[in-house]
Amino acid sequence: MSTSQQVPTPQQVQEALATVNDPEIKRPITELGMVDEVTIAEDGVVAVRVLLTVAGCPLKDTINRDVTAAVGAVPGVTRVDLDLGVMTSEQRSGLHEQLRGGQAQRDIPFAQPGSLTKVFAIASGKGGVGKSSVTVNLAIALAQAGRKVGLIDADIYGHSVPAMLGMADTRPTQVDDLIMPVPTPSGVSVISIGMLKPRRDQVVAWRGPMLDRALVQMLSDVYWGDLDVLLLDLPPGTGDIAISLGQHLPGAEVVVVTTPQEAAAEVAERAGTMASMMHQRVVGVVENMSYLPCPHCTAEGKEHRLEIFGAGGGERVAATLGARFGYDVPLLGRIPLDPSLREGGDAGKPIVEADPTAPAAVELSEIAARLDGRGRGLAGMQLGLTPSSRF
Ligand SMILES: Nc1ncnc2c1ncn2[C@@H]1O[C@H](COP(=O)(O)OP(=O)(O)OP(=O)(O)O)[C@@H](O)[C@H]1O
Repeated sequence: MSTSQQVPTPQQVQEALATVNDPEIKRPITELGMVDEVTIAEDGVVAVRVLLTVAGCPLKDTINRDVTAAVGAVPGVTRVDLDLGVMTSEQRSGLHEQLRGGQAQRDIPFAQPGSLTKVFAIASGKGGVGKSSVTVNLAIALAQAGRKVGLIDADIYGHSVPAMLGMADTRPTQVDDLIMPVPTPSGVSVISIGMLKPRRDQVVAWRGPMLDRALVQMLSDVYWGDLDVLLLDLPPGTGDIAISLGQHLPGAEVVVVTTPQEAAAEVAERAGTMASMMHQRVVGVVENMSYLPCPHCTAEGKEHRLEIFGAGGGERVAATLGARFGYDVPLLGRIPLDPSLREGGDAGKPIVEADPTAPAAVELSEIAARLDGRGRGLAGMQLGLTPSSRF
C-alpha cells in the first residue's frame, strides 16, 4: 500500500464480505452469522475470522477463495489473513432457526400455495432411455439461462445423477437436521437419494413407506432457498415414488422421456397416464436417442439420419396422451444419439456444459427454454383426489 492510500474502513470490508455467498446456502455469509471477527491494521492487513457451519466443510476452499478475493479488492487492503473456525452448536442452532424462518414444522416449501418454484418431474416408462441424462442437462441449461435450479435425484434404483455431475462421492453438509444441497460448478443445487444412504455402495431395498420418507426428506429437510425451478429425476415406471410425488407435490408438472421405439413408447404412455391419475399435468414429451447423424454423410457435408431405434415414438406418446387428457401435450424435442453425451455423463461433465454446440446439447438447451417459457396454470393444481387404480 502506498502511504497516500487510506486504511480501509470497517464498512468497506463489511460491504465486501456481504458480496460473498455461502456456496451451499447461497446467501451472504454476513447474513448467516458466519463472519465472526474482522480486524483492520494500519498497514492495510485485514484479518477475517469466518465460521464454517461444520468442521471439515467440503466447500471451505471456495469460501477461502471468495472471501480473500472480495476483501482483497477493497482499496487500501494489502493482505487478507483468513482464519476459518467452526460454529458452536448454539450458533448452528441459531442459523438453523434462521433458515427455517422460525418454523419448527417441516413443510414442503414447493407445496405451499404461494410457491413460485416451477417443479418438473422427469419420468419414463422403461429404464435406460436417458431420463437421468436429460434431467441433468436440462438442469444445467436452465442454470445457464440464469435460473436458480434445484435437482432431486429420486431414482432409487439408478441414482446416477451425482456421477453424471462429477460429484459421486460428495456427502451433503448438515446444519443440525437441515441438509444443504450440494452445489455444482454450474450453480445447480443437487440432492440425491444416494447421498442420504449411510454408505454409497449400500443396496437400497426400500418399500413404499421408506421411499415416501426419503422423498419427503429431500423435499422438506433440505434447505433449498428460493428456487426458480426444481427438477426431479424419477425412477422408471409407475411405482411408489410417482404416487408419493403425486400426493406431496400435486402441482408438479411431468415431462415424459421416451425413445422412438414402439415398445418404449407404449410404456412411456403408461407413466404419463399415471401422472395424470395423480392430477399432475404432463407438459410434454422428450424423445431421446432419436437418430444418429450418419458420420460419413456428415463428413461430406450432407445430412442423413440413421434411425437406430425406429421412428415416431415421441410423437406417438405426445399424441396419445394429448388425446387421453384432452389438452395439448407437445413433443418438446428430439435428442440425437451422440457419443459425447454418453462420454460427458461418464466423465461427470454434462454435454450442455462440455460441448454446448453439439446438436444434442443444442436440442437439450432448446427443450430447457421451452420448459422455462411455460407459465403456471390451474391445470396442474391440487384437486385433493387420490388415484382410482394402479397400473
Ligand atoms: N442421446 C444419447 N446419446 C448417447 N448416449 C446416451 C444418450 N442418452 C443417454 N445416453 C446414455 O445411455 C445410458 C442410459 O442413460 P441414463 O442413465 O440417462 O438413462 P435412464 O433412463 O436415466 O436410466 P435409468 O432410469 O435406468 O437410471 C447412459 O450411459 C447415457 O450416457
